[in-house]
Amino acid sequence: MAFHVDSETGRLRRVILHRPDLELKRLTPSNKDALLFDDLLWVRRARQEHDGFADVLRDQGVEVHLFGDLLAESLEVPEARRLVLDRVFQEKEYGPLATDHLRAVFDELPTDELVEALVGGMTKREFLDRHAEPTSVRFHVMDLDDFLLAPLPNHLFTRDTSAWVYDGVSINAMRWPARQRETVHFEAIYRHHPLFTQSGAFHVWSEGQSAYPSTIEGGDVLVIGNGAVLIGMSERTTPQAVEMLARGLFAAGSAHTIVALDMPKGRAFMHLDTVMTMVDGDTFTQYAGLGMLRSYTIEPGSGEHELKVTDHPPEHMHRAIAAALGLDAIRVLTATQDVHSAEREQWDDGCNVLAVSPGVVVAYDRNATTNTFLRRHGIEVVEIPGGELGRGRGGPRCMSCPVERDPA
Ligand SMILES: NC(=[NH2+])NCCC[C@H](N)C(=O)O
Repeated sequence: MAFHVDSETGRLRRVILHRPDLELKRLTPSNKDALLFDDLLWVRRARQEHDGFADVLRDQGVEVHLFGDLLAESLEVPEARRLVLDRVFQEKEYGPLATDHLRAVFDELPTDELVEALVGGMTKREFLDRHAEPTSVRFHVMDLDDFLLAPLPNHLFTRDTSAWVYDGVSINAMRWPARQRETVHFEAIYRHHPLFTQSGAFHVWSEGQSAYPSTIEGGDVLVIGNGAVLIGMSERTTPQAVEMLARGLFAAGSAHTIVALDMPKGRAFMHLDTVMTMVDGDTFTQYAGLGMLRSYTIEPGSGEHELKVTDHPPEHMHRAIAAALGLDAIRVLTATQDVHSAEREQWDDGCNVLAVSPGVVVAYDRNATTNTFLRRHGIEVVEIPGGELGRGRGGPRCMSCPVERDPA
């Protein structure tokens, strides 16, 4: 059976989550900003919250695949191991003197230790505890507690690194260095894990980090249904990546419309799903402070490789989305609250809900005003605690990568 995601709110069947571990313990006041976190997490509590999130999804009938298991099982396949090690251990990163030595050492590691190092990182000291020091300037100049392999704490946000759009997956080129090594792990999984190699064929819309600087992140990609996709052109997702995705989707006949929004470029609005997500087949929850944005409707052009682009002024944003869905109008739910409370709830991922079926969403419990407002409008809100998890600036939608979902 092939993987596909046909909507944002149809019955969610399978999802990839990442149970956080060592990589979160690596966060410190001095490295958190570069690692795209706003605070340090109480890791044990964060893991409990995450286990609770996974259980809520299982209770809703969703099959949960854990990224760490998928990566470990993939790395048992020699081609996958080669793909990852070749990409991680390059001379331009480790220099001509250390690269081969390091690659050989990591290739010898048992798979669980390799996964721990790839995701949780490894310091020079940890390396030297077990292995000989290579004769290398690159290696010698490092302090003992410097990271030989940087940790990847944002693997928690499985939404972003790859994104299923109808009957294919975009393996994304990531915008910031802190997340760029995540991509090859998903390349290894989608190309070599038996779950995916033994499923029916699927398209690959984008081929990984080599597309940089044509970056696109899954938090900006909403598969709104009806052969349409809504994409935020944010700080992270570029117009050229949107055009390339359009070309691929249209050539395969997998979609026929993309609506691209011109987002404000900044951390608070880092991805479209931090300000707007879908809660039902025609209903969105939207942050009050987002306002209306310029949008572009992209459709197949007359020639094979051509695209037709229609510009819309900001006031037509919702109309453009409705048209792509084949509807007269969409319903947009924005809780009534003062601007300061609204800004706080947006920061705490109040808009970042994950639908498990039409009209049923998982949300952080702290965003009481937004959750109550959604309930008053007929949406069932399943709350999860996220006091620790939320410090990474991501909610239930960010922390999940649907790989199988029905139409709405
Ligand atoms: N889909 C999302 N909104 N993801 C949020 C990702 C948060 C993460 N710390 C980052 O900056 O990359």
